[in-house]
Formats: sequence, C-alpha cells, structure tokens
Amino acid sequence: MIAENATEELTRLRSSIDNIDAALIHLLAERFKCTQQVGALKARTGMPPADKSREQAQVARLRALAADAGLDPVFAEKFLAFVIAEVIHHHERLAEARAAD
Ligand SMILES: C=C(O[C@@H]1C=C(C(=O)O)C=C[C@H]1O)C(=O)O
Repeated sequence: MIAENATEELTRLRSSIDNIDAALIHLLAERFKCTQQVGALKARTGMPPADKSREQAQVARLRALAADAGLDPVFAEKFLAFVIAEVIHHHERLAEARAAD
C-alpha cells in the first residue's frame, strides 16, 4: 500500500508541474507572437526566413544558460532547434503569401 503522505506529495508536485507547464505554454505563445512579427517584417522587406548566424549565437547562449541552470545543454539545444524549425516554417509561409499577393 502506498503511504498517504506519498500520495499527498505526488499531488503537490503535480500541481507545481501543471503551473510550470502553463507558464511554458504562455511563454511560447508570447515568443511566437514576436516571431510572427519578425516573419511579417522579413516578408515585407525581402529578408530570408532563416538566419543561421543568429541561430548559432542563440545556441551558444542557451547552452551556457542551461549549463548554469543545471539543465542538460544538449536538451536545451534540441528544444531550441525544434522551436526555431517551426518559426522558420511560419516565416516561409508568410513569404509565400506575400509573393502570391
Ligand atoms: C526570429 C527570427 O527568425 C528565425 C527564427 C529564429 C528564432 O526563432 O529565434 C532565429 C533566427 C531565424 O532563423 C530572427 O531572425 O530573429
């Protein structure tokens, strides 16, 4: 039988996890609002969707932040790459829509 205090601790921890997940979703939503504006600016002015030198600087910065924070830098880099790939898709779609106008 699972001790009652273990069940309570699990519930308390899961409540914090739920709050953190909500914060992550809100932060991601705000980030995508900014990147959509960058995408619109790029489409309007003819800049390419991706900027590899900016991405390299972000990877170096986030890997260092992750290491300082006790988070696996490899995971931080994978997460950033996943997010940026989606952003670039959005930018490509905005550029295509602009070209079709
Ligand atoms: C948002 C930009 O566009 C792309 C997406 C990036 C991001 O999501 O951080 C970074 C560089 C670009 O490849 C940008 O150029 O700043």
